[in-house]
Amino acid sequence: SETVITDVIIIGAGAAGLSAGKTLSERGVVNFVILEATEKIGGRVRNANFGGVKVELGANWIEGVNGEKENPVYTLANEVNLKYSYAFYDNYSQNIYDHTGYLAPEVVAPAVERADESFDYVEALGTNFTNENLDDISVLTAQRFFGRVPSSPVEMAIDSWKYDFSSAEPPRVTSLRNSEPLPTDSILGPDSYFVSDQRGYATVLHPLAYYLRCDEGVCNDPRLKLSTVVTKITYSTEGVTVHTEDDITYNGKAAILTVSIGVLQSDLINFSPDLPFWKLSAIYQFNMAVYTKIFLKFPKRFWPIGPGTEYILYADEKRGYYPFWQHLEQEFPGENIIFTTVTDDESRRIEQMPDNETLAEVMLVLRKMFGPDIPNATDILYPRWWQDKYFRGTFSNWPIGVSSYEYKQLQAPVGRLYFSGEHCSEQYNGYVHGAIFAGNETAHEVLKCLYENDCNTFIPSRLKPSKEMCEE
Ligand SMILES: Cc1cc2nc3c(=O)[nH]c(=O)nc-3n(C[C@H](O)[C@H](O)[C@H](O)COP(=O)(O)OP(=O)(O)OC[C@H]3O[C@@H](n4cnc5c(N)ncnc54)[C@H](O)[C@@H]3O)c2cc1C
Repeated sequence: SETVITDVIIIGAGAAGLSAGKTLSERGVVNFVILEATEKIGGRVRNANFGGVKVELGANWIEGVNGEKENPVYTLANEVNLKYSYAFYDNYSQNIYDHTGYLAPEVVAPAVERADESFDYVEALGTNFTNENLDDISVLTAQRFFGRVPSSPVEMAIDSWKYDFSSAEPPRVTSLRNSEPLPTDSILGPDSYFVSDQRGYATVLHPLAYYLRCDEGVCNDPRLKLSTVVTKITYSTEGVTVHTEDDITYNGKAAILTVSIGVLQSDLINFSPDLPFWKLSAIYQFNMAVYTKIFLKFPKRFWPIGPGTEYILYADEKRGYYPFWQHLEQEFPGENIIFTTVTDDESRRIEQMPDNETLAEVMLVLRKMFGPDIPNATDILYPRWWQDKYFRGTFSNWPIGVSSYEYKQLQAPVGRLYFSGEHCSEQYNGYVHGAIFAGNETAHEVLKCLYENDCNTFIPSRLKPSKEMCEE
């Protein structure tokens, strides 16, 4: 078996790994490799052909725009002239359906009004909890403080639109302190753009990966090793040895591991020595959520079009049953493509079903919404991120119970093995921009360690933070 000697081994060519490589390159470190399990760069930013166009199976929105700090994804998007459109989320109350069909705005108005009050209250309470440094509670607990927990189908649909549609987990699970307000909205900005560029959302990552000399996503730099699966990582304070499925050994002074938290929770990679208990505990406590877009193509359109009609809610007795719908008439006129999004346990259930069974369920829902006479879909496509051993879900969600101290444990290196990826961005976990920020920050830490002898040696003396630590 072959052995390769290098300075830094980056594992994963998603947004975080590519961003880490950029920072190293800018600092003059050129002796590194990027090991990527799949056959292309981009990771969870990936598109596919569907019904005559290309649709995004992973990240789709540039979230957090027009705020006090610029979102790097937005900057990159404009650099490559990415095609995107404003996401008009606020008009949802005009587009709510249930099993009887369309619900007039005046019918849903009381539920919408009450929900808006609740959202404001929950966000204000979250701000208070942070300011007063109170023990974390879930978003659901905050709703109980407000005095009303959504219970009717319409209330539940609005509730899941507000929470599950972005975090992919219900309010019962999600940390109040770390999600209300969400730094992506409060710092980067309240606006979002929906990407429909036919070159793919991943085009934003190309300027990040300039050092790999890519052309339309095909990279010619020998430091990038595609279809290379890391199976074993041996680490110490001296360096890191990485072993791959094709039996090549990479010896580095340091490594940056950017695989998803879902992969870290699985047994895909074997660590030697075993990761310490505090590290495993932090990894196991954080959540990998699942979010599934199901694309459908029809012989003709039967949904309303025009400004403000894009985002549609379906209110079912079962919370989370095909609740979100979005038509793509503006992006792909005349293509008759619509998609529905499910999350969490519904995603896990549907991932295990064959396409035709899912399609049958979806058609029943659509016939309740739009009437029995609509045509059958001619095509269906959805990714199975949770079953994919290189991802094990779609993005991290901050669960109640993980404090800032535990988060530091999640980010902390063990020996010269550094951890990065979207789940390591304390403010922006779960997003493409979070991955970009995290990759950059981790690369800076590695540089400090290798070239300034200033290594982060995180040695927790206990599993619970001390009083001093909390104050700090
Ligand atoms: C369905 C979906 C919708 C999303 N929507 C949005 C959105 O609208 N807006 C937004 O900002 N974000 C969104 N996200 C989140 C965003 O895509 C991610 O946060 C971000 O792309 C993660 O980048 P990363 O580099 O941290 O991880 P990844 O992209 O997962 O990169 C890690 C890489 O490691 C590789 N890998 C795994 N195991 C191994 C191994 N053993 N050996 C070698 N390589 C390995 C993987 O193949 C992968 O390429 C979405 C994600 C999904 C899946």
